[in-house]
Amino acid sequence: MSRYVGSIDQGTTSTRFIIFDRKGEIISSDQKEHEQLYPKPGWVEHDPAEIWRNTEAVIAGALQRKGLAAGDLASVGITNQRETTMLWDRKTGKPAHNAVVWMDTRTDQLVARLSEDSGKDRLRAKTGLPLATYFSGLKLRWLLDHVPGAQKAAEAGDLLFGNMDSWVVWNLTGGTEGGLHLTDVTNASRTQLMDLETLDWDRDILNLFDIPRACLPEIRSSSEVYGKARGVLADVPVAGILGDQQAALFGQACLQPGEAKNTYGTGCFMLMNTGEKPYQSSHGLLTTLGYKLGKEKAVYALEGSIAIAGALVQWLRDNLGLVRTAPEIETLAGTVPDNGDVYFVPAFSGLYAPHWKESARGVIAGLTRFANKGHIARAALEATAFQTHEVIEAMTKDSGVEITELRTDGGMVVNELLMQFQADILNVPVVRPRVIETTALGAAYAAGLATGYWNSTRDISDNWGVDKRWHPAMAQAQRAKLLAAWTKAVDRSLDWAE
Ligand SMILES: Nc1ncnc2c1ncn2[C@@H]1O[C@H](COP(=O)(O)OP(=O)(O)O)[C@@H](O)[C@H]1O
Ligand SMILES: O=P(O)(O)OC[C@H](O)CO
Repeated sequence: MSRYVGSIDQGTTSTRFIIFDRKGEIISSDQKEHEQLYPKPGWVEHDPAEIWRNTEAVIAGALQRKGLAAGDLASVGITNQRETTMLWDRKTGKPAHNAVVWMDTRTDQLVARLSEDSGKDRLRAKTGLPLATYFSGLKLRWLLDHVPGAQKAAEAGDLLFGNMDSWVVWNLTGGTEGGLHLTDVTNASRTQLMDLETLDWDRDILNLFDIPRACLPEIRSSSEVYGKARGVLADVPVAGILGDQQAALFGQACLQPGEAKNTYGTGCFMLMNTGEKPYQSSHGLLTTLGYKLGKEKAVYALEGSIAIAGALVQWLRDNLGLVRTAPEIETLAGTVPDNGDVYFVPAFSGLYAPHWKESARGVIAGLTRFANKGHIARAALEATAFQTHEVIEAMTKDSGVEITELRTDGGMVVNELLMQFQADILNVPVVRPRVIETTALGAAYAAGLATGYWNSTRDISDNWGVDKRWHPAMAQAQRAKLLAAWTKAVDRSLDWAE
């Protein structure tokens, strides 16, 4: 029997391949960053060909590192940055355009037009999502409008639409030579084209957006054998697909209603398992698919999405040169004892949950001659914690569940200063699990459950363990003062763009 399970984690910043054992421990991994392209203010693109090259390279790299071969893997799972949208040519395998990344705001006029008569929530009941630049349906509309001949080719099924999961699976299973064109329910739920209850593309919304069904992938469960890989993973069953935030929910063993996790990556995403019924938010959260294991009933989640978290650290590094590496932000922030009354609202793509304001833009508020780069670094880290506080407040109002401890993961959770501040501002303990690559682990679990490598979700709960816990240590008056100032800063960011 094969000894391990592999997981492809195609994130916003980088692509990883991670190999896990039965205990959920990492045996080997490899990672490659890809280029972020900013053609215009508000636009963010990725080169899909580069992403597929990186995917192949990291698979080979992780196998080589431990002298492993495809035959050592029982199955492979895929997890991905969600909503990032692409179209490619079925016959040549060439992308018709760069991928339009989830945080891109180019569809803001489409959003405004569609919201004009019936408001932003007109599709909420069916899709769980407000009209926003975030989701892939309107990004696909934009591509069909702007790539010459795309609408006709999509109608003929010659151009294929996909989020990154579909692109990776299609290439992994043979590409132009019989590659599978499919997606899973979690990714499909982020297109704003799928009905949350029927788990099928919705005819009325396809008509409203004028999207041809012929270009859409088949929607499958998150855990089943879809087919076999070719190339470097030849013959390994491809058996799990989950959007990255849902994969983290699964990998963090949030398997019971009321259990939640918060993932701190490029953006920051809190998801709470709400069980087998979609639960509509009235406080600015999203209703989304959590996971669906084979023929079992779908499990739903409430989500608070924050567009800019680690991306702000990247921005300070790449656009301002304030630090040379992301971890240096902690050292710089540690040169000052507090934020010096500086607040940084990173509304680079507008504000997502719970505000959903396309027209917000980034502001640094509270500057005086006293402020230095340490304060800016600190304000940048604190921004993620303040935004998480807003999301948790909304989550509690919606679900009635008081979070008593926050499970965290993602690239930023190595940052101790952030984790302590997060515990302080939430006034609940913050927990980091032993394996922080829970996104990749979640997709590995989905793939391993489908092929009998793991027996049941009990194995997931048994494997979960704590690495570190941060306890709140801030006085209530101080917390209240900081939160009030943050709210004022958020107000300053609103309605900036026309
Ligand atoms: N020590 C650190 N402190 C703060 N942010 C960090 C640190 N290390 C990495 N990051 C941020 O974490 C993000 C990468 O996290 P990751 O989970 O790999 O992201 P993704 O899945 O979105 O590609 C980057 O935006 C980076 O700026
Ligand atoms: O790549 P991440 O971890 O920032 O996740 C991106 C999200 O899936 C966007 O919805």
